[in-house]
Amino acid sequence: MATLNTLKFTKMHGAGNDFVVLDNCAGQLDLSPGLIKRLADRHFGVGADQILIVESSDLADFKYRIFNADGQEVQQCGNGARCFAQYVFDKGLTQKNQITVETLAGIIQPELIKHNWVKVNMGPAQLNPGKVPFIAEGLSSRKVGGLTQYKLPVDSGSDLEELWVGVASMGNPHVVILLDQTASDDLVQRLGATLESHPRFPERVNVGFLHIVDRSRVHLRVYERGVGETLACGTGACAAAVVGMKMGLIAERVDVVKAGGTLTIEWSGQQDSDVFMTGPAQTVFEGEFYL
Ligand SMILES: N[C@@H](CCC[C@H](N)C(=O)O)C(=O)O
Repeated sequence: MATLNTLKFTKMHGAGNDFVVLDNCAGQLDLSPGLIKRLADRHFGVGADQILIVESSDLADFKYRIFNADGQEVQQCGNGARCFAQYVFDKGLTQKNQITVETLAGIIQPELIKHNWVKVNMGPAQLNPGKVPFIAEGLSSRKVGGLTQYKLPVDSGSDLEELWVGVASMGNPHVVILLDQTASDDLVQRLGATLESHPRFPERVNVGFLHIVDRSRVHLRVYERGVGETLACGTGACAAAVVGMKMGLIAERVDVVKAGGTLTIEWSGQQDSDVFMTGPAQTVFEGEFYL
């Protein structure tokens, strides 16, 4: 009788942003985009926003690879970084509470504060449009506090709108739209899908809809590149907080409330200073996937 090939996985989530985590420290997994998409599929697979891969590193304690549900490898994932740290600790792959992790966007440093609660030094934010990357040439711009906003023409079906946007990179690209109320489902779907593939963002973009409640509390919805709207986006929370802080509208420590939970973001406001994100990291179940 033929034996079935299986792949051991752990299902985790950080504030409802959910992941399939795979251990590839032995380097034997064949991570084709097809397999990634099958794992992420919510009907025919396990179901996840991202697939996270644990690998060994020459530069840091571990290497962390991230794939969106559409199969594309990306540079950074904040909620995933907290789950990554909880995973390597739970699996006994490290005894350390604080680890260094190599990503495509550089080294990040997650720290287990207590069980299922992780703080991550995400490194600095980049506000230079070229670094996002965002093609700003020829667009009108204005200064709000210390932030440059750009007037972006957006063709979402029947209407041509012009939106003032902020852009930031947390290693991955983000655009942030400031609203005077929490974004509606219609707005997130309509503008999210259009902006994700806007020609001014050559690597596509994660789209954040930010509503500032007060200086220490904001609401955020994020339409993620390669996924669609998720219940939370860690790098989206960092990018939105940095944009709000740069505009002078929020404090150096802010609670970012999303549909799936709350993340605390801290940033001194100094250029090149690191952004810190704290929040939950939860294991849901483990299993074997039939290849
Ligand atoms: N969920 C993430 C971000 C994952 C990557 C993103 N969709 C991208 O394409 O850059 C987070 O918590 O940061």
